[in-house]
Amino acid sequence: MRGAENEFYSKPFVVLCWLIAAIGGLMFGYDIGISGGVTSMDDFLIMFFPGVYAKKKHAKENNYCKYADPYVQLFTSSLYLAALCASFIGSKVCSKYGRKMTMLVASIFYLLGVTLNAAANGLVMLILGRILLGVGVGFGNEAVPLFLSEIAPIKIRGAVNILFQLFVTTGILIANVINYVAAEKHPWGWRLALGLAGVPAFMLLVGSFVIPETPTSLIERGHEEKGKLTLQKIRRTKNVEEEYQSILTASRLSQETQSSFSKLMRPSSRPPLVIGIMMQVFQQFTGINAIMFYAPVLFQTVGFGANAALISSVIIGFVNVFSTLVSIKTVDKFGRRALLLEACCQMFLTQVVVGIILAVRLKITGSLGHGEAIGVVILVCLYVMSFAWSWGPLGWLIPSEIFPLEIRTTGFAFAVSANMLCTFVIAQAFLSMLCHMHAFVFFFFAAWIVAMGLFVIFLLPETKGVPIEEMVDRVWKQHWFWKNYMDRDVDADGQKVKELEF
Ligand SMILES: OC[C@H]1O[C@](O)(CO)[C@@H](O)[C@@H]1O
Repeated sequence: MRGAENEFYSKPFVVLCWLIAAIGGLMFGYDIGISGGVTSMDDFLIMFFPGVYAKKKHAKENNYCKYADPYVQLFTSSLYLAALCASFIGSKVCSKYGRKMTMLVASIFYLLGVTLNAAANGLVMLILGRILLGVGVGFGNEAVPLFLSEIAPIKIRGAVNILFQLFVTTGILIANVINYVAAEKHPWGWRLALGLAGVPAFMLLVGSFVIPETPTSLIERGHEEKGKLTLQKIRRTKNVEEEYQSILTASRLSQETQSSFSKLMRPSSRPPLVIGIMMQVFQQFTGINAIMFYAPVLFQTVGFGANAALISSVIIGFVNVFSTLVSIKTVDKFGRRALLLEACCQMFLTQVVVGIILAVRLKITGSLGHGEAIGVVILVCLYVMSFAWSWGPLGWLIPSEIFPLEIRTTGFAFAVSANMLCTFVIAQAFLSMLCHMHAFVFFFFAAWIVAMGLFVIFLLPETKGVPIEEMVDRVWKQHWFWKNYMDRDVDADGQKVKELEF
């Protein structure tokens, strides 16, 4: 139940607010999961991509190139391009009007996009719908992870933030199941699959009226009293002075006249900026979306029947959701680095073995035997499992907790857009890569995994349990490499910038 002005929120209401915000993740995940299944439905291909349909009918089962069509790829990837641009506008809305308002705007774009998609009668309408959905993703993915990290109690900040990725994976799974059912409904199954995204979009719309604004955003925008009151309500205690003061200090720093972009370009902003961007670039170059977008297509390509391919991607979807739960349980206990490094080992091994099996077997016999096919699905599950408890959620968590308030929304927009850009590149390129590199595409991603392991070992500090407002002193200034950037800020006259004291 919601409390009156000076009462605390009930525990279930606080948790409900986390869940409502995380619906933004569900929308994102649904959009990710739906495109692969829809593009393997014949009715959909006949209507929008007749050329691809003809190629598919005449191609051999293991032809790596049968889906490599730029327009099919554009259907999947246009969403990410739109999201890439929208996240910067989203960051402005987020700092000027708050996280809650940004989520509301996201839900409106989502609803518009879903309507166009489900009603599409031509390629233009279809792509336009995907672009509107992309704008929703840009706004939603900017606001939701920040909302969750700011509203969460420090001790469980990691776990609360990971609700976003948990809902992303749930959205992907629901989309896979719906694709499986909708594929049987001729000729309108694809409309059902695309249109059902309206359900979470509507829930987010209603929910964004229910949740409170984060105390940080309220204080940052000058509503200090209201911010303190909200902090007391969500922490369910009057005793919030310490946290309130640290947000207030951070907010006063952010009131300096320099634009947040100039502040982001200062040397002292470099550590979070580089890490925020690289976490997202690496998350995508694990190759996860090669699996997520194209699992049914990929499995058909290596010789699974259409049904077996869809079922395998549903199995992968379950593994993805349940392994994300592992991360919720462990991230605030074992820390971020341990999860990331373990996953690098597991992902590297599974990618290499899948690559070897496909390279050897498809060359010799042209398709996989029954046992080998099951083996490949198991290996892909092991790969997805480790991604899901590491780079998946931490790609969002770490960027949302490392930026000081004064550059938080702008810095986070760079991280979101890096994710969108790389997702776009992989969505656009993967089928062509598969067509040209064949099974070697798995070795390409394995090489990236080595690079990201080294990055974690040398450049990624542990942020578990550190209050967001204390990252500078407790993390960056203590790190062997990043500390070199912390004392080098100069103002326009070349004078060293002094830290403000309160
Ligand atoms: O669970 C996998 C999904 O998670 C993401 O990396 C987002 O965090 C998506 O790009 C991917 O499809």
